[in-house]
Amino acid sequence: MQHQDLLDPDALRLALAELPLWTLDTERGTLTRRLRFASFAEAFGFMAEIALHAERHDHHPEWFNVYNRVDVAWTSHDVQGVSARDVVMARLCDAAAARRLQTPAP
Ligand SMILES: C[C@H](O)[C@H](O)[C@H]1CNC2=NC(N)=NC(=O)C2=N1
Repeated sequence: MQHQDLLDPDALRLALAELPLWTLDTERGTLTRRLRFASFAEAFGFMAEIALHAERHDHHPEWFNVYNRVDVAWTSHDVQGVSARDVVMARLCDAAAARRLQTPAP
């Protein structure tokens, strides 16, 4: 299986089990997570860090930010769904978020 291929149902199940803070949006074909940070500065710092990862991996987030909240969605446009690349990026998000001050998820 190529890195950019659509994950098959079993691979997707395994990936989701390993990413408990992420949900599969079947309509959008995305892995999504809602984050809430301690401040706008923390949220924007997270986004800046992920932006650099996105450039390095040539894989970019769909996201929405208001103040301390960041909704992140990962999808692979060429296969119109979730690939291993999205799982890699979700893991990087988890690591970056874990290093930053957060408030409990809404
Ligand atoms: C041409 C370029 O490689 C593509 O447009 C890349 C860029 N960033 C991307 N980001 C995401 N999330 N999915 C993609 O399929 C994608 N494709």
